[in-house]
Amino acid sequence: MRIQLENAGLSFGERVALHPLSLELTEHRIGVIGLNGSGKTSFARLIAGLAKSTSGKILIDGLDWAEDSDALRGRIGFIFQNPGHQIILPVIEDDVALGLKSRGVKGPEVSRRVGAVLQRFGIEDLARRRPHELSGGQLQLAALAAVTVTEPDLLLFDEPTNQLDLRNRAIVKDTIADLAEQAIVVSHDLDLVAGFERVLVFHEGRIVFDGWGHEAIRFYCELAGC
Ligand SMILES: Nc1ncnc2c1ncn2[C@@H]1O[C@H](COP(=O)(O)OP(=O)(O)OP(=O)(O)O)[C@@H](O)[C@H]1O
Repeated sequence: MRIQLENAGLSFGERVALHPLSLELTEHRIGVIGLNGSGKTSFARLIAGLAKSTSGKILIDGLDWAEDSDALRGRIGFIFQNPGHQIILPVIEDDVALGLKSRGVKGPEVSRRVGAVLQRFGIEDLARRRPHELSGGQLQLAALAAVTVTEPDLLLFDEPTNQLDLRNRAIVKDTIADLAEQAIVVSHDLDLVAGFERVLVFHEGRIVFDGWGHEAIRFYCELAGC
């Protein structure tokens, strides 16, 4: 998808979360890094239509979030920082089915697509489990299944490896690397975005570097002292 920000910014009263910025994103893997409070989540939420820009506009494939939200909503999926909060039904496969049912998909087609997406992420054995019985990594994959089952074109991840151990981090990292969908990944886990085609470094509500993953990390490390 072609994501265009035209002077788009986000403020909460006097507090500026994101200074107005203009840029175009078309890459398959886009990373977003920066210190706490630098505006990363605000940026991701604007693109996903979860927050309304307080200046300028945001166009996705030429459609303006302010005017064409109905057409855009189903095309973009957001995987939240705490996936446990995203899974609302008590059984995983029911939760994954929810998005399909709300779009009018019925009966055997729901079961087929739920089965396929659980298999896609290697969690078919978790179908009847409850969210509180899953590890952080399994929860992340279940949330990803629930979001991708409706086949969005763009996925936004907000700190997908936060609080995961090394093994689960590797699983989530490999899963994101293999996704056919375009993805924007907000992360403090620099290793996760190191190989990305494009990484944006945020600082105090502005993009201060925009380039290849490794270059962006080098820049960020000088800025943040890692
Ligand atoms: N709902 C809100 N009301 C007021 N201020 C907000 C709100 N959401 C975010 N902010 C402020 O906007 C700024 C950017 O926040 P944002 O969550 O985008 O940063 P971030 O880079 O994602 O941070 P973190 O790495 O800690 O998640 C911060 O100063 C934050 O306090």
